[in-house]
Amino acid sequence: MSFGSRARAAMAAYGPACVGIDPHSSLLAEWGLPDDVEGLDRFATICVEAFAGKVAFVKPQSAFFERFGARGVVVLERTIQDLRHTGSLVVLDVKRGDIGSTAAAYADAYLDEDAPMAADAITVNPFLGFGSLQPFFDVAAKNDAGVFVLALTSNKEGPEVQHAVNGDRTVAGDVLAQLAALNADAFPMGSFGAVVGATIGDAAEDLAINGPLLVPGFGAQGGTVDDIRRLFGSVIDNVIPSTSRGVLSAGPDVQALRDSVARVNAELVGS
Ligand SMILES: O=c1ccn([C@@H]2O[C@H](COP(=O)(O)O)[C@@H](O)[C@H]2O)c(=O)[nH]1
Repeated sequence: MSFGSRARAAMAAYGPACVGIDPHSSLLAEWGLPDDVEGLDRFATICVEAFAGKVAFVKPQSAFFERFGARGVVVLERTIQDLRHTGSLVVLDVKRGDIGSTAAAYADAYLDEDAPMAADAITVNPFLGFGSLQPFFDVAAKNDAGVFVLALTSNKEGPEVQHAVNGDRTVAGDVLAQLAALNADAFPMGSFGAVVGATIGDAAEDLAINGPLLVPGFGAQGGTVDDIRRLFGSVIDNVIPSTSRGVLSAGPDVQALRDSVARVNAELVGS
């Protein structure tokens, strides 16, 4: 089944929320864990216990594992494997992008089902040109995986690039239009999504890409349910609000983490 179909089913089963696994050093300290690879390993194990098969999407942030070097990447690989095929879909936040031939290698690393670090979907960066992402779309399509392309990011610096005008569209508008074209005939929705922050103020872009919209910036960065309702209007059914610190600060108790996600989903569905 395509990633778009699996995402739609997971959202119906668990609610739309995505929980990020971001083992910040400050969170390791709050959880009473050392800021080393053993602490990372324990943090990730608790997250798997709390979220696997309980939420629609789990989004490990690769950077927080990479900072511990090869041993951190081993923990990331195991975390992905432990989360896969539990009902929760794994969105690996790695924001990759490169010239086509190298992009193909990244795509094989993260989207080929037989690769050790295969995820259900990854985030990618279109800064080398949307066409350079084609290997990600090809490998994803072959493996029923998904790709989320940065379009309107949640950080305050994003607009200097994303709002720049290129021909008759902004850079972000062009990314969104190209995603809409890729997803044109898909049902119930396509597998190629956009990252659109909950903190962007006004979208002023057509977000109807017939694909999933991954929405970080919700929670710790200040984005609210009201922001999501205002920004996404008629495409709200495709929105996957993503929060990391907003939920993780409830840890390390497994039930408290689950209760925290349940509150997020209840708030979102109530909207
Ligand atoms: O535009 C973007 C794209 C990705 N992110 C990532 O999401 C989480 C946000 O964590 P919070 O603790 O909920 O703030 C983090 O991994 C970012 O790298 C984003 O924030 N904005």
